Amino acid sequence: MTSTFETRDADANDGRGARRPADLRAEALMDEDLAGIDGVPGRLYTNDYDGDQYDRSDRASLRRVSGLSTELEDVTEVEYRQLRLERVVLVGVWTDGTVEEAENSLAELAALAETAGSEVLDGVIQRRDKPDPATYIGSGKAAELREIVLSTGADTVVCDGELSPGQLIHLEDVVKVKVVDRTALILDIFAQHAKSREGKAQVSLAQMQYMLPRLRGWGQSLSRQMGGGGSGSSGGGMATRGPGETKIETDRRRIREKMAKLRREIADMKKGRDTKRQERRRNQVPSVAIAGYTNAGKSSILNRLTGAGVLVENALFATLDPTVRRAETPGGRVYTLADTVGFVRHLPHHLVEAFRSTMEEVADADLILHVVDGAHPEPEAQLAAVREVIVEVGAHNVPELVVINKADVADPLVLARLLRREPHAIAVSARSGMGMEELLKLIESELPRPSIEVTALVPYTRGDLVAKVHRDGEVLGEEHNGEGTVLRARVGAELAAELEAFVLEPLALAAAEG
Ligand SMILES: Nc1nc2c(ncn2[C@@H]2O[C@H](COP(=O)(O)OP(=O)(O)OP(=O)(O)O)[C@@H](O)[C@H]2O)c(=O)[nH]1
Ligand SMILES: [Mg+2]
Repeated sequence: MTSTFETRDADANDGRGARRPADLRAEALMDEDLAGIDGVPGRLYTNDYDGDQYDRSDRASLRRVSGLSTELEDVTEVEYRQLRLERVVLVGVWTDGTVEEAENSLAELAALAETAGSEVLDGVIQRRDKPDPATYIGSGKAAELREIVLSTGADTVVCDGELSPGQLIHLEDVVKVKVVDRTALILDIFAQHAKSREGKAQVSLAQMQYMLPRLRGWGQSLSRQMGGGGSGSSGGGMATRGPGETKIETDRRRIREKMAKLRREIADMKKGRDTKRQERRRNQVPSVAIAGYTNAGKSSILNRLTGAGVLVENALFATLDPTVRRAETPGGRVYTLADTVGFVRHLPHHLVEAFRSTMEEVADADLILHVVDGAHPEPEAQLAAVREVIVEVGAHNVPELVVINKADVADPLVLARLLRREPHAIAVSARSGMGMEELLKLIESELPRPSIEVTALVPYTRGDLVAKVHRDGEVLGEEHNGEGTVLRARVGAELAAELEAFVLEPLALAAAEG
């Protein structure tokens, strides 16, 4: 019946055709080979692989085991562990913008579904002014969707948006397989990938928040097919009374309790991280945060710059936990480099909330490296989507350096266009190493300079202090005389205090230099 769907534009009953996006498999996201990185001189690190391979296979082999989590053990009705996305059909409502934009959005949904471990069988979009309040797509289209589900043998329909609980139920009633939305899909991926205690807690909290109003819906709609119907007057009238009621109330209460507990735990973990960050601040170590759309190559760039074994995967949201690494400028200044969660359009609001703490690394940074995939069909849209989140987490005052990645495979015309539009940008390739040295230099020039300029004669017995000035400050001049090392440097307040005893007065300075 799929063919009916493809050729329906002209005779569609409501005059709005549905189209099948050309490339659902998001080929651009699919190239499997990991980088064979060329040698790059200087302070760049050159490993043969650009991520933690063991970690990667480990994770891949674990991801399909569901239903074993102890996180949610008292809310067994909860859908997340049953969200077995296997063979899916995608459906999107195209309300504004060009057809290419609508198709890209569905291609991204396909990439998300595949990242979650599903096989994408088919995908359709419908042109509408706005989603149907009852069934998301129009009811006629929903019936056609049922045909596609039957002919492809799909077991799940994924909608490209966030649906109301009522829409999910009504659409399920028509297509007779499980219906999930983009938000649930992203939450599912986050749940599969979160690794640290904090990351897991944040994802659980976001899932519960999403689930709470939908408890009644999903759990029941598939099993109530014979009984249902009668009470569903319209517009969210899901008054299914009966023996289930108490169970749902109990579940709701348990979920609320669990959420309160998670919030407390997250707050505690955040305290620990805040302390660490304050320590770095106190030591005046400048911080750089890498932000950007998911799959842009943030972790690859972090690995290039620091040699850190951070998971790089050709999947969306490979990185969920903040990773902070130590890095060094060509001139020897030390700074921290933080990897962050990838952004995506329509990032579920619960998740922005949940990952606010990760984003604090961004808001607190001295510099944001905003990585964008130069080979993506819509890099400008990605830049805009990420900037929206940057503003939302209060990081709009942090200087931003746009790093256009994947220059090895990007269209040179697109690169030129981006470089023209973004005055503060550089094109690089984490894979080939191209532009990396220039990037290091740019980072160095962007780092805040320590504020106090001192000249000190440090005795040879205090080599540790000289090393510290090299590491944490900015050395402007260095000479050795009979008594020790004469250092001219810019340093932070703390280091200035340590150097106090050795600071040369102007007169002594003239003598030492003369
Ligand atoms: N051709 C090419 N591929 C790259 C380059 N940089 C990264 N990639 C690939 O792009 C994919 C994503 O890279 P990651 O570094 O995991 O991207 P990320 O931004 O950290 O992604 P998330 O953590 O999932 O948000 C991987 O398959 C990389 O091998 C590059 O410069 N050129
Ligand atoms: Mg990453």
